[in-house]
Amino acid sequence: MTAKSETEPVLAPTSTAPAVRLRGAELSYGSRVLWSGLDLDVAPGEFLAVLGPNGSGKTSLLRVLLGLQQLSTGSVEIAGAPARRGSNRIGYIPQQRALDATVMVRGSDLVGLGLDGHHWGTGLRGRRERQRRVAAALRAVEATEYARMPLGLLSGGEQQRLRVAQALVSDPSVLLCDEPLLSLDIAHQRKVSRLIANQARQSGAAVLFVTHEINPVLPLVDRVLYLVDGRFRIGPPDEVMNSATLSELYRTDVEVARVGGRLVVAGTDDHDHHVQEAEKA
Ligand SMILES: Nc1ncnc2c1ncn2[C@@H]1O[C@H](COP(=O)(O)OP(=O)(O)OP(=O)(O)O)[C@@H](O)[C@H]1O
Repeated sequence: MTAKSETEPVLAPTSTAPAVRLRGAELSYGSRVLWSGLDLDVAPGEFLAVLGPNGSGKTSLLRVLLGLQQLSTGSVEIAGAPARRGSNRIGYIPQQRALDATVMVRGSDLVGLGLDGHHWGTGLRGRRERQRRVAAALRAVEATEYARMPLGLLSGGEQQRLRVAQALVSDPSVLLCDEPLLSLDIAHQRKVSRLIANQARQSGAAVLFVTHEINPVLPLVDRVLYLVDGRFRIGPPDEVMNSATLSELYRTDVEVARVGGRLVVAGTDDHDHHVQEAEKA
């Protein structure tokens, strides 16, 4: 052993690592390439919006980070270690699927599942800590009132708030959100957006936020990853969400305008509804 190595501090492998790192990443299903050559670092505290039309591979990207889907080529790391299933550093709000009315699991039990893999010791102390965290997460999404009811009897928006609580309960360092605002009313969209932003700004989580509608989170977004047909762009919203860049990505004329602080995108099937919304306003 050299004198240098004896005096150097031993750094944890995660201390300088980005929260998420992809290098030369490609994902293909058979001959279909969803994306390739993807190099991406997401820093702790960063809020990355992931956009693109249906089928462009947004959910598949989250599945890669969750260790549920293998890359075809390249590497993926979470806080300096290879992505793996069941990592308790990751909170995940999955794309919403309506639950059958026969699902009898209670909301509070669903939220508690977000703590699986976390150990605060066995016995009373560990159980109390678990209960305290679940109760705080339920309060944060205003779900305490119905947390003891079977999930199948709750409305879509109520179920969604419980999924958000489940993702946040473990204070994750990476938060993966797949269209988390769907089926929430405007007031709860704002509250949930704020909770997710707090996880980034206050707890230093890296947030990857898949969405078809950037406007509700536009003030929170640091960078955008925009996927179209195997092509992609990464950068601050103004660098990506402009007519030239989106026209190049979609290979057709796309108009992007700022209207009263909102982005209005026209010329893609994916975005034409934004124009209708702006016309209604
Ligand atoms: N295991 C799989 N085997 C083969 N094809 C798959 C598999 N998983 C996903 N796909 C295909 O990959 C494409 C990308 O799917 P993905 O769900 O990632 O898209 P997305 O961008 O999230 O779309 P959306 O906006 O509709 O949610 C889709 O065409 C899908 O059918």
